Amino acid sequence: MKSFEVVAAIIVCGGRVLCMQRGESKYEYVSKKFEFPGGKVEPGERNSEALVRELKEEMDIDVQIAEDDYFMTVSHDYPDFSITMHAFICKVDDCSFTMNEHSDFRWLGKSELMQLDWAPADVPIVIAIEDSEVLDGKRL
Ligand SMILES: Nc1nc2c([nH]c(=O)n2[C@H]2C[C@H](O)[C@@H](COP(=O)(O)OP(=O)(O)OP(=O)(O)O)O2)c(=O)[nH]1
Repeated sequence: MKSFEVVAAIIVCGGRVLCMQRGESKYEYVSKKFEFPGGKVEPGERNSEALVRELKEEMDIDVQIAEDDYFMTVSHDYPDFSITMHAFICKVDDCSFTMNEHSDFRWLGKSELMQLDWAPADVPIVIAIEDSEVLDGKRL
């Protein structure tokens, strides 16, 4: 089975998290599901570099991601492929972006995240965000 390394950003702005909705996909288990923006790591890229590239491509934002912003890794087997997904926290002051590749988005507080229909691989990340203090703090 094919296996991909994927990076994803938990973008936090004003104490809320950016949840992006995928468009239709040939795989029904990820089609129209909510996810964190990001994508596949290309050969030779560091995870943080891949995420900076993906956020520029998908959302037209320039962010700084350090290996220190690492949050957690989830491995998930889908019926046709498997992914190992590394999630990073990305706190931004400017909440604006362009939606280049997704079909919709939501900014949600941590207690609201589970209301969405997430890609199955993301559920452990959403649970960890709910339990973490990453959204707390007075500035962001
Ligand atoms: N980006 C992202 N992908 C996720 C998440 N959860 C999840 O299961 N996935 C899956 C969906 C995709 O099959 C895979 C990532 O591929 P992608 O389609 O976003 O990556 P990419 O932009 O590099 O895609 P491509 O060039 O191959 O089309 O991981 C998530 O939170 N973010």
